[in-house]
Amino acid sequence: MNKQQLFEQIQRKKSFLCIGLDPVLDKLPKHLLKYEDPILEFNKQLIDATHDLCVAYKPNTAFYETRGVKGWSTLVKTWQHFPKDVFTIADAKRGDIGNTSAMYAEAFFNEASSEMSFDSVTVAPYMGRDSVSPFLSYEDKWVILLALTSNEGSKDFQTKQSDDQKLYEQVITTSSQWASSEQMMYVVGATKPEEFQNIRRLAPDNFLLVPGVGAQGGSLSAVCEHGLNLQCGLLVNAARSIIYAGSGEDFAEKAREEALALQQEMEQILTAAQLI
Ligand SMILES: O=C(O)c1cc(=O)[nH]c(=O)n1[C@@H]1O[C@H](COP(=O)(O)O)[C@@H](O)[C@H]1O
Repeated sequence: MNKQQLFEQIQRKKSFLCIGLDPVLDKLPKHLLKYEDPILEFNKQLIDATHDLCVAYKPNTAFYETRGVKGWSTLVKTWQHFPKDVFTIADAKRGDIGNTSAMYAEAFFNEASSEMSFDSVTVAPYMGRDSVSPFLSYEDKWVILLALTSNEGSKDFQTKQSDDQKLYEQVITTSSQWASSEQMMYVVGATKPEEFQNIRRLAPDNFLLVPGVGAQGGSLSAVCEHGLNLQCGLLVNAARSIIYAGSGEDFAEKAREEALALQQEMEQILTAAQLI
């Protein structure tokens, strides 16, 4: 999916919500345990109940890898269940020497090889240009590069100053030369709203993937104050607050209610910004 198609989907659905599919077997509603693949059933029902309210889904691969071969198969089948109009993010935080990154890129982008073809993958910038460029060789596929993450430990390296710039600022400035805003997004945590003005100065046109609303306490309105751009430019992710909104047979309805509340807030924000 290209940038214009993503923006059109945002306008059509009046939403820039990304739902994180991070399922843990122990937290699933008990009635799903009778299914052969309870996590797949959980994901399918969540997707069916929410896909008109969100523009993206982001399964974090850790939640699948932890279950070995079975988990990977659940990830493939979950990908197969995504409606064609949604933007899909493999949250795998990959990046390695070039020939290894090329294998990671195939794993997430090349359906003939891996039975999955996500629109994007999250990538760590630490190993530099040649570790990121293999992901950029696929048309209409995206790299979502970690810039300023939502966690406490982001202070350990990302906000450290060197050569008059914080490390995350250098990540954005340097990587902007590797790909245009048609192929490069940045991860910026919702827990750091005070940094969005600065980030928009460095990356005015890029989409930002913003995790950290909901369970991590980030505020949607604070993110949007400086985060929006002329094509919205934001994909705001929530996982636990939506997928575990209910724990009974009505879990998908409860998830829908939670997603609807966020979508309605987003619609107001998009209207006020005259983007819809
Ligand atoms: O890359 C990410 O998606 C990510 C980056 C970041 O800085 N913080 C962050 O929470 N995430 C991911 O976003 C999701 C957040 O989930 P919830 O806190 O449950 O909404 C998890 O899959 C995290 O791994």
